[in-house]
Amino acid sequence: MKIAVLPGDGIGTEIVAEAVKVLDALDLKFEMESALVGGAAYDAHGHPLPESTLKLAKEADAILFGAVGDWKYDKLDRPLRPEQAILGLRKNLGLFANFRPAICYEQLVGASSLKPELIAGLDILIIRELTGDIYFGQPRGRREAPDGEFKGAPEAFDTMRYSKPEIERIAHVAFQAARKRNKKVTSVDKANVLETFQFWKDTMIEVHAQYPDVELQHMYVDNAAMQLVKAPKAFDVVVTGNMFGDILSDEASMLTGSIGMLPSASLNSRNQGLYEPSHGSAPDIAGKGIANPLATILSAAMMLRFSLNQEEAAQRIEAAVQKVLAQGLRTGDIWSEGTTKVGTVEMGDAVVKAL
Ligand SMILES: NC(=O)C1=CN([C@@H]2O[C@H](COP(=O)(O)OP(=O)(O)OC[C@H]3O[C@@H](n4cnc5c(N)ncnc54)[C@H](O)[C@@H]3O)[C@@H](O)[C@H]2O)C=CC1
Ligand SMILES: CC(C)CC(=O)C(=O)O
Ligand SMILES: [Mg+2]
Repeated sequence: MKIAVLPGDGIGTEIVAEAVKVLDALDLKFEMESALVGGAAYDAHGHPLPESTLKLAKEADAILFGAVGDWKYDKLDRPLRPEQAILGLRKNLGLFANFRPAICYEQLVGASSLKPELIAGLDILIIRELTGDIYFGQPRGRREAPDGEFKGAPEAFDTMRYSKPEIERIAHVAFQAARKRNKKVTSVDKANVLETFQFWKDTMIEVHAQYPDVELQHMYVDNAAMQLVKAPKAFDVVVTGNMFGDILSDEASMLTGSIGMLPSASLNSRNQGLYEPSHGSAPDIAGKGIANPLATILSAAMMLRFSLNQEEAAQRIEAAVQKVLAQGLRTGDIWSEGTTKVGTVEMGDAVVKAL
């Protein structure tokens, strides 16, 4: 079994080092090979996703990814920007199903900006479609407005689109995931305005006919954003498109205490997966040794479970994370009065010790 390790930029290198340390401590005899990706790859090779990195990712059984991006690359042509590396990996590997579990650990109930009673015991699963929607739709670009009030003025445009098979396959993933949980799927759309999402909703209803044991609820995305902070425990599985899922999962991360706690798994139809924290490269704290590595460490646990058939090892990592939280250790993002503030490396060391 081979793991491609792609740390990327900013805090990516710091948090992936801790996850690798935890994997090494499990002594599972996996082969791990690292490669540059994102801005680091652009600096070294002139491209954010060099052929050699893509080849390694394709050949690996699983990919452990940090994060890409930095403000200094924001003026590059879009195809050369670091973010194209993660988008390119998702598209090239067909990683259409993104699992973002938002679990509020008992020890972190006080770390959230929400009232404890709203989030205590929270366990919801956001399933985000990851290879379609407006993030990939063509055409896109800049041009002179062809019509309307501002005809002739410079304008920019993107294309939101979903094909029926794309919606069907993510719907099956969501209903099947719900069957293993509390049997409720909330499909988040904007069917009241967007044709793409009326089609999404219609297709969800069609696929749902095959899952009569699962409850299907529909919710507009604006309401979903509100309900997530009003009554988050009313959700079980949330399924939505690429852009809405991107936004709602960052929102849901605060229900867990911090975005530094939200892991993710991005799977293709062969169960090959890319595992990364839901956050980005956090340039504002990069290099300071204060980033929370737990989302990445928990992503490594998801990797062991979903792609490497190592359920027991996955559970060992998850139990170790809970243990360090119970010991009162906290990085700055989840710190609260009466707990002990630690840095990135100390947190990783503590998880290794708690395994
Ligand atoms: N999958 C990826 O590689 C992603 C890359 N990005 C890129 O990351 C860069 C920064 O984007 P932002 O919008 O600032 O989002 P971000 O998620 O990197 O950071 C948002 C805020 O959360 C904090 N934060 C994030 N992760 C943390 C952690 N592990 N521990 C403690 N605090 C943490 C940051 O310090 C910052 O204040 C951009 O270039 C963006 O495009 C953003 C999201 C995902
Ligand atoms: C480059 C972005 C689409 C990455 C992101 O925000 C995410 O995956 O959550
Ligand atoms: Mg995001």
